[in-house]
Amino acid sequence: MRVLVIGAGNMGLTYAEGMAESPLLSKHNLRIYDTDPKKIESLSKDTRFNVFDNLEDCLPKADIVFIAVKPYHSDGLFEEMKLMINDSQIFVSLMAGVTIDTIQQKLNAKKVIRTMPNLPAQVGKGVTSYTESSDVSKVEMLMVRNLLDTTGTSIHVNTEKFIDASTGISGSGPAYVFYFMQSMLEAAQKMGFSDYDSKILVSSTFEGAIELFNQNSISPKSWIEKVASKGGTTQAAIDSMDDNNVKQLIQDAAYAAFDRAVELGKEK
Ligand SMILES: NC(=O)C1=CN([C@@H]2O[C@H](COP(=O)(O)OP(=O)(O)OC[C@H]3O[C@@H](n4cnc5c(N)ncnc54)[C@H](OP(=O)(O)O)[C@@H]3O)[C@@H](O)[C@H]2O)C=CC1
Ligand SMILES: O=C(O)[C@@H]1CCC=N1
Repeated sequence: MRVLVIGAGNMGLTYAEGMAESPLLSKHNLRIYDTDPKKIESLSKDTRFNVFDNLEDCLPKADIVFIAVKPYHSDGLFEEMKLMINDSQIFVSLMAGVTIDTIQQKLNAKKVIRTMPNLPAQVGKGVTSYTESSDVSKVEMLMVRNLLDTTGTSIHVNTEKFIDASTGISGSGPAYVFYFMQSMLEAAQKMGFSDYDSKILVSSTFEGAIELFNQNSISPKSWIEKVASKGGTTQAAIDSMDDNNVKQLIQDAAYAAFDRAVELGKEK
């Protein structure tokens, strides 16, 4: 099984690294291609994969091709790829919004798997949702799932609506968490803590809360009740958030990302 990753950026490189560390592929069978000469130069020193700056040398013989360029680069890329591909190749898109139908038409490809990964894949804690075109067999799905799982965990969804929806929850989601973290860091700094202490206070709080959540089957709502004493400090904070409609605003933000994913698909 020969795998090619197109686009050595945040997601493409992360996936290449995840696959390189798994026993599924040898260096010989893992290729990465990018158009940025600086990336090519720095990656060439990496012993984990074969690096290419030319599609002709790596695309025709690949069995599975991960596409990890920005959605607005996909048209140009598909145009270039079109003449070098064949019907047995499987194309795994990591791109937000770009639909299976668009990929099949513009690339003239049959077997397409559309995914939505997320950035914690960089530390083996990613979650990737995926769905496929009817031409992809069960065995092929399993093969690709094993590759996706080298970066964390994956969930299969039956329709592309859920790929767009997971873009709003898990794909963009790490940024919402970082937004919350940044807000708390700034509050700690305003209160007079040093940058170092602010970071420890905030990161330990996030890590501890996630650990509690993961180790127990209690909802976040119930955990809030365990932290908040009647008439106490936490209740003052939660009341302030409720008064400002923060829960609704977060849900609106997730829907904005979901809607934007759908919109990106229509722009193609
Ligand atoms: N970042 C994230 O958290 C997530 C991203 N995604 C999706 O992953 C995809 C990639 O995003 P991300 O990794 O952040 O983007 P990056 O810009 O970090 O990486 C894309 C890479 O592809 C290169 N590139 C551009 N055009 C071509 C081409 N024609 N052939 C080969 N390489 C090319 C870019 O070079 P150059 O810099 O010179 O343009 C860049 O190195 C996007 O479609 C995004 O929707 C999905 C989920 C999460
Ligand atoms: O912001 C984006 O469009 C991509 C998709 C999900 C995360 N990053």
